[in-house]
Amino acid sequence: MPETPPPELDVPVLLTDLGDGSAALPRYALPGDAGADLTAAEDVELAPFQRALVGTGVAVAIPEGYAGFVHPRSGLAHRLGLSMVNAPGTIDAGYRGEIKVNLINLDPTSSLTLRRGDRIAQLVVQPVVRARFVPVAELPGSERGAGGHGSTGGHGSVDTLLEGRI
Ligand SMILES: O=c1ccn([C@H]2C[C@H](O)[C@@H](COP(=O)(O)OP(=O)(O)OP(=O)(O)O)O2)c(=O)[nH]1
Ligand SMILES: [Mg+2]
Repeated sequence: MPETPPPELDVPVLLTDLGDGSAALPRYALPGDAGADLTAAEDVELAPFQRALVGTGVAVAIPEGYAGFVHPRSGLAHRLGLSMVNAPGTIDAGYRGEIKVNLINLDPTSSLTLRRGDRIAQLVVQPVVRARFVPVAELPGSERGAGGHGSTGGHGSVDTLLEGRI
């Protein structure tokens, strides 16, 4: 099969934090990665369950028809319990401010320290459609209907756990 090159999109980036040169362009660590890593523009120490809004030193102009989504990094989540309060964070096409990451230390006992320049989150750029929300008297039917919140059943051991409780 002929190889089709993956689609690419130019996204203008302004480095807002030029303090000691540690602000970095968002960077894909490997070919095929969906998320481009964002770095911390400042040192931050987080006690257990503490959160902080951390600058990345970058501002972007995402083209109309796309949006950026800031996701946590799984390695830091696994090793330190680091996550984001509002994962994924939405970066609107019109936003020109610095991308900030609302980090939280979910480890119940250990504090963690992040240094300026550490890769703290990743930015996924995706196409988005802008919906026209059209009021109607009745919605078109579907196989799922109004069923949700476990309506398809089969939660394995959780079902056993819940037996007799509800
Ligand atoms: O993790 C995030 C999430 C958002 N933003 C910036 C970009 C985004 O375009 C703007 C607004 O985000 P959002 O719409 O999620 O927040 P809001 O609480 O609805 O604020 P607003 O009233 O400004 O829309 O804040 C970040 O820098 N980091
Ligand atoms: Mg908003």
